[in-house]
Amino acid sequence: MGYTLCVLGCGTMGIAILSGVVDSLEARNTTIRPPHSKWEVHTPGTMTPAESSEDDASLPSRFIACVTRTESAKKLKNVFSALGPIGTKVEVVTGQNLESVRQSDVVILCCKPQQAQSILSGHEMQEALAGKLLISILAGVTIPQMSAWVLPSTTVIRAMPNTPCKIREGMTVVSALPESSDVDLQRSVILNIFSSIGRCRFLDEKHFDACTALSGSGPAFACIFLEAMADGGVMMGLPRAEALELAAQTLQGAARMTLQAGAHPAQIKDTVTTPGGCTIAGLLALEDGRVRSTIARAIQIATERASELGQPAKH
Ligand SMILES: NC(=O)C1=CN([C@@H]2O[C@H](COP(=O)(O)OP(=O)(O)OC[C@H]3O[C@@H](n4cnc5c(N)ncnc54)[C@H](OP(=O)(O)O)[C@@H]3O)[C@@H](O)[C@H]2O)C=CC1
Ligand SMILES: O=C(O)[C@@H]1CCC=N1
Repeated sequence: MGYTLCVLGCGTMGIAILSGVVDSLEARNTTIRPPHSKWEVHTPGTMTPAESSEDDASLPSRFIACVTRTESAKKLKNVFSALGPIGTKVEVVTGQNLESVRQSDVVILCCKPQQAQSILSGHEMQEALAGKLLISILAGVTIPQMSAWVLPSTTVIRAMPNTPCKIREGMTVVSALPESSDVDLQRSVILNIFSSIGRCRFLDEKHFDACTALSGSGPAFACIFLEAMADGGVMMGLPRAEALELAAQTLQGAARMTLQAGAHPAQIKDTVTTPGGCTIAGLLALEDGRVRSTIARAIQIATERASELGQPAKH
């Protein structure tokens, strides 16, 4: 029998994660996957999925999404219902955090960083979370902070996913699991959630601010580049839709050459760059604009900002 998964604060990221998980379970129920399917290749060395979501204790079989506003709840019901039969069963609730956590085995905390303490630290909520797995995706809020707000029997870990989880192309970094008798099941639960919606890897919590900037914020940075490439095409007369398609597929192709074929970015660049040709002309224009240091500094500054989120304001 599967477990009950609660998304506490189901906004942009809660929807992305839950949509991806529900979508993967819908696909699992309707597809007989061949050996070495895309799903397994996608997350090398992580796990082998079980055959049925109903009889695997590491797979969710009931879903609760918590929000505060009725407009949000209405929107969520439409979003999840559109995913199929499993999506229609997602229970969307407003103002029922405590009851929802009581009924759940695993809780993914997806509220704003500054809301975490008030949501977690009430006495009844502490009791409701006792003995459960709490996965926080909050930027900047540390495990020691959250551990102080819950009882010692609650296992607190951090995950840093990104919005492409919604289409199961996410990148999620998960902090190390503390040793316990439940560690194997907890590891399976975590991998089942996050490797079903993209890539997933474990990294020490000390790297989380950098991961927040690089892969958490990364889709926004990548889309600036994507939009700018398309704009260049439009400037040179391409229709907008085709310019965007060319730019997006080109970025995806280059990224997949690195992820799937193991090509180094410099090698890909050199292969494209015909001596005396147009690519080197464009590359020099980029270098004149200090594009590399600008992008790298954006990650540095976003990392520094991530470290401030969820922390008491400095005066
Ligand atoms: N956006 C991103 O790309 C990423 C965000 N993150 C992290 O994810 C977290 C959420 O970000 P994001 O999804 O963008 O934020 P959103 O504002 O979209 O979502 C926050 C959600 O929390 C709900 N909420 C607010 N107060 C409560 C409460 N007291 N009890 C229960 N639910 C509540 C809101 O409900 P309602 O709509 O009803 O107000 C809303 O659904 C942040 O901590 C962020 O650092 C991490 C990785 C990527
Ligand atoms: O901008 C933010 O603070 C969040 C964290 C990573 C992506 N969005």
